[in-house]
Amino acid sequence: MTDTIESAVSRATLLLQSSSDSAKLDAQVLLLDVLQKPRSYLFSWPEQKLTPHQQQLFESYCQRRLTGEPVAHITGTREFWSLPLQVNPTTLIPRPDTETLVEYTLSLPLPVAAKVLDLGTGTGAIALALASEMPLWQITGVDRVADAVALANTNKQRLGFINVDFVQSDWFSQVTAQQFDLIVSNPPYIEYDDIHLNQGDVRFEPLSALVADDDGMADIKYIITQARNFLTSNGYLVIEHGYQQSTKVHSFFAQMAYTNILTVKDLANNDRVTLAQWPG
Ligand SMILES: C[S@@+](CC[C@H](N)C(=O)[O-])C[C@H]1O[C@@H](n2cnc3c(N)ncnc32)[C@H](O)[C@@H]1O
Repeated sequence: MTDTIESAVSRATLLLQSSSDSAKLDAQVLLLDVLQKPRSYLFSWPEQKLTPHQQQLFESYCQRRLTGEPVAHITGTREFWSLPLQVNPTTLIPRPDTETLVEYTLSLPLPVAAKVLDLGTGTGAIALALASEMPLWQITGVDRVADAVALANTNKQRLGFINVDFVQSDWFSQVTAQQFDLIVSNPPYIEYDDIHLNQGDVRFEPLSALVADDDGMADIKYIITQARNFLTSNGYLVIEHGYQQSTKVHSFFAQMAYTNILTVKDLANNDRVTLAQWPG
């Protein structure tokens, strides 16, 4: 006997409640991945029976979720800026918070054919979101992790964007162009001893994507310092950071002689992104 769609979701929700605070949503997303159907299918066909194969696959997905494995790692996908991105354990699962950076960046007065650099591109989330909105921008995304660069390239190819390139690079080390109108980054910014590293999805993400020395500020400071050599006159540097880091990021931008420094809040009203212009 196999479950119906409705009973499968109900049973899995009960099972996952002990390990997830989004048990019902997790169950629905996992089942949709098994069924390979859009979300509306769950509500249109609640009485449809799972095949034995679907039942077995769904149960194995739920067991993995019970151990805390992120839903995005189980399904291998996560939506960002309405783009379906492939994800894997080599880099960060794109977060909704990062859409704040994308949204604000798109409101900046930049050239029609702006040259753009995304530092620490991971899945390519930011670079690909910008590419989807600005087909004339020339975007380069870099990451130190070769597997992340391969993943970003896979996402680029699946989405069919031609105005983005991905390069393996330790921050600026392999960046050949000198002049960017815009540099964006969501770098690692968590402190090594942050208790949140032992909770939720981050337990399954690589430390190389998450943590930085100097109370989480080391990479941010390096990028702010070096970006001065790569920005056009009045070019923008836009950085995502922790909600308690805006004062430190703001004062480091000022120390490095940037102008028009501004912090932007995310949807939860937390300081999330700070940007500034390099006067050149
Ligand atoms: C917080 S994740 C952000 C990923 C993606 N941009 C996003 O917003 O979802 C940080 C990324 O920076 C990369 N990274 C860490 N150190 C780096 C370095 N020295 N040079 C280049 N990339 C680096 C990590 O591999 C990781 O993919």
